Amino acid sequence: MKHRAGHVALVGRPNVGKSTLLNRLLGQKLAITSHKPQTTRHSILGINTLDDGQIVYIDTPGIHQRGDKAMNRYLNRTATSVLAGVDLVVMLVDSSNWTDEDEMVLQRVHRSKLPLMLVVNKIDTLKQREDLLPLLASLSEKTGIETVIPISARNGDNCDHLEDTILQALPEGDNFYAEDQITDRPERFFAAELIREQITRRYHKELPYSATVEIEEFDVQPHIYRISAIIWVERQNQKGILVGKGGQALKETATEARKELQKFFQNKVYLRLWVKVKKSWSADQASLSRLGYSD
Ligand SMILES: Nc1nc2c(ncn2[C@@H]2O[C@H](COP(=O)(O)OP(=O)(O)OP(=O)(O)O)[C@@H](O)[C@H]2O)c(=O)[nH]1
Repeated sequence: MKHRAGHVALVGRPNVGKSTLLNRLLGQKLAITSHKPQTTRHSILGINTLDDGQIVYIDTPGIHQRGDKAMNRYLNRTATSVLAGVDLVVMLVDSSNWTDEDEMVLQRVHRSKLPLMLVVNKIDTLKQREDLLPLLASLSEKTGIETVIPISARNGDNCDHLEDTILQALPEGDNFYAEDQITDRPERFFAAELIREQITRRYHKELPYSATVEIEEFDVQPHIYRISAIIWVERQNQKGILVGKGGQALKETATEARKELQKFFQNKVYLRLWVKVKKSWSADQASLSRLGYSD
C-alpha cells in the first residue's frame, strides 16, 4: 500500500463545527468547542498517524466579515495564512444553511488554487433523509467543488470515510512527525484554552469575547500539575460577573476547568484563577501579542 502524508487546512465560517470535527478525527479533545461562534482563536496542528499515512490538520478560526477590531483582523489573518503550504483545503459547511460568510470563505479557498473538498456537517439535524442527495448536488453546483462529503462531526457519521478520502488526496511521502505526536502546541497552551472554554460555556453576550486567559505558572510535578492563570477582561463589571458574590462564580468556573484539565493531562491538577481588568485588550495590537495572539 502507498504511504501518504500531508497538511490539510480545515476552513469554514464560525460555528460550522470545525473544532468538533478535528477532535473527532483525532479521537481526542484538542480544540475547544462551544455553541457560540468565534470560539477558536488559534490554529492548532493536530496530527493523525494512520497505518498507511499521516494527516496533519490545521484548524483555523472562522473567517469573519467584520475585520475592524485588532482581534478580528488577527483571526482573519490566521485563517488565511494557513492556506499557504497545505496540500488540501477542506471547507466545512452546515447542512442547515448557506450564509454570506460561507460565500466569503468560498471565494478565499478558490483564490488559493489548492485542491478542495467540501464537507457538509450536522447531517444529523436534517429532518428528512431524502433531502440529503439533492442538498449535496446543489452545494456541489453552488461551490464548484466536486468532492462533497456529508458527515456528522458530533456523532461520527461518515467520518471514517472522510478520513479515508482525505488521506487518498494527499501526496505519497513519509511522515512529518513521530507516530505518537498529536500536536505541536505546548501543554500550557491547552491549559489556557480549556480554562477559556469554561468561560465561553458559562457566560453569555459579550463576556466570552472580552476574556482571555494567560497562564502564569505551569509547574509539572510527578503526580500533580500546578497551574495559575489570569483571566483578563476589559471592564470592571465583567470582573464582578466572573468573580461573583464572595468569589463563588469563579470557584465554580475553576472547579469545572480543573475537571477538564485533569482529563486532558491525565493527572491531578491544582488550579488557581485570578481575574484582572485590562481595558480594550482585544482592540490593541501590543496587548494581543503579549497574550499570545501573534503571527
Ligand atoms: N447537531 C450537530 N451539532 C454539531 C455538529 N458538529 C458541531 N456541532 C455543534 O456546533 C457548535 C459549533 O461547533 P465548533 O466545533 O465549536 O465550531 P467551529 O467551527 O470550530 O467554531 P469557531 O470556533 O467559531 O470557528 C457546537 O455547539 C457543536 O456541538 C454536528 O455534526 N451535529
